[in-house]
Amino acid sequence: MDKLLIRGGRALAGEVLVSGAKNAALPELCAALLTAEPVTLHNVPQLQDVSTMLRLLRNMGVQAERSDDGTVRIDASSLTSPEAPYELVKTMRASVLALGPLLARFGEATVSLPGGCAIGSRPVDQHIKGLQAMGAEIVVEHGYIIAKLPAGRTRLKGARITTDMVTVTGTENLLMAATLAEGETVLENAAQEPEIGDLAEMLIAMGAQIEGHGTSRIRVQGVERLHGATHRVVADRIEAGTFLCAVAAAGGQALLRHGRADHLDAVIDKLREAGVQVEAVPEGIRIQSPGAAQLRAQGFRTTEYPGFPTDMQAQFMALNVVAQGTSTVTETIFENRFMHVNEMLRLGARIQTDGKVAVIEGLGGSGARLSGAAVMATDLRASASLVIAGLVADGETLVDRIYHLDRGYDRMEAKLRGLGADIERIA
Ligand SMILES: CC(=O)N[C@H]1[C@@H](OP(=O)(O)OP(=O)(O)OC[C@H]2O[C@@H](n3ccc(=O)[nH]c3=O)[C@H](O)[C@@H]2O)O[C@H](CO)[C@@H](O)[C@@H]1O
Ligand SMILES: C=C(OP(=O)(O)O)C(=O)O
Repeated sequence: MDKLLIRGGRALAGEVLVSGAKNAALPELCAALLTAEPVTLHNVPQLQDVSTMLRLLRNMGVQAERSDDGTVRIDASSLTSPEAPYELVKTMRASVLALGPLLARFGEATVSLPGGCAIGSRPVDQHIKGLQAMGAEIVVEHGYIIAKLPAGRTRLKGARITTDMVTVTGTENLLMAATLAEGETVLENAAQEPEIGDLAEMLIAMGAQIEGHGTSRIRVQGVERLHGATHRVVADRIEAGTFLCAVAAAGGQALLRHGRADHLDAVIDKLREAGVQVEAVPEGIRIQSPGAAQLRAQGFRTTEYPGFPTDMQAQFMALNVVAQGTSTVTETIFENRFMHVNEMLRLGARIQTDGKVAVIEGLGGSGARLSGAAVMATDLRASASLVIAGLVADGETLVDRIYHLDRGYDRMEAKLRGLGADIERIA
């Protein structure tokens, strides 16, 4: 069942439950490696990436149980091998998040290099550089990062680390490693994404001493050991943002229950400028839209948080394609994140790209419409953008290779059907 069939043209209405964040759950599952005591995570989303991460942990000898209500219990009291093999890492780059915790608690780790992926080359040199500054001896051989503590040392040592660029998983790996290091670690140029704040809160609940998370300087006083804890994964701002763009484009109104508007300022500002009503309410986020043809397309540049997220670029572009006016979208984080463009062209979009810049001539008000066609998903957010385009296209759109979508969206088609979309999963 790896295709989605969408019959476009319906407005959306109703409620959606926003799931826990993929990009918080993945590092938090790895954080459970930092303690010998059991860790319980609630609100873990049902995603392929979460299944892969659980396989990775079990492969190391960790006990991990998942129940249908989104609870995961992890017991990493003993480990058979501190290793993340290529077979698992190649399907999910976030496996590299095992590196810092394994090294910090067990003094050794062998983690496959993630390699490039569809959206860009995505090296992990900053993770390695930071761990080396904390005293780790690291070689890269046969496609593996092989890290260990020098002879005679049992802990990493605190260090002041300034990464060359802002890196999300790099900050997370170094933050987790620093919690068990000897002395103080200062992470300069740290990423400020809400998922880092959520991870830091979980680590603090485990006994870590961390200050400054949510800013670009994080200070960690290392402790000898961490204990078990229970933590609830923060709501997925990218899933919420995707549904905001879907409702904005298709028209209608919805409540995104548990959605965190305060984590989506840059996206919500653009939606409001486009002419969509978006409101933070105690239950989540409310949206009302007259439909894309009545909206004004908005230009943006992707940047680190709190700027416009690269993980929302494709979905907002789908909206710009059907809104009124010409917009310019600049992707500054990943060098190859416009793969949805060629597929959108197959649906009748008017887009020109030049390097990291895309210029979109919106169809709104021109009398032209997207027309449904078979398209191919190429990566996670590209897939979501094609689903949004399909919701507003005339006729049937068939989105193939939706295993990309399943990596990071918790039952997306069921949630869209709950809003009245005509969408089904077919073989
Ligand atoms: C699991 C997870 O949380 N994934 C998110 C994380 O990915 P990820 O953590 O992989 O992305 P980074 O923040 O590390 O990447 C930012 C930029 O830095 C570069 N870089 C990064 C590390 C490094 O050692 N060397 C280097 O050159 C990358 O190639 C990229 O150009 O943040 C991205 C940027 O918000 C999001 O798109 C991903 O959804
Ligand atoms: C790029 C993404 O994820 P990952 O880092 O897991 O590839 C994403 O969530 O859009």
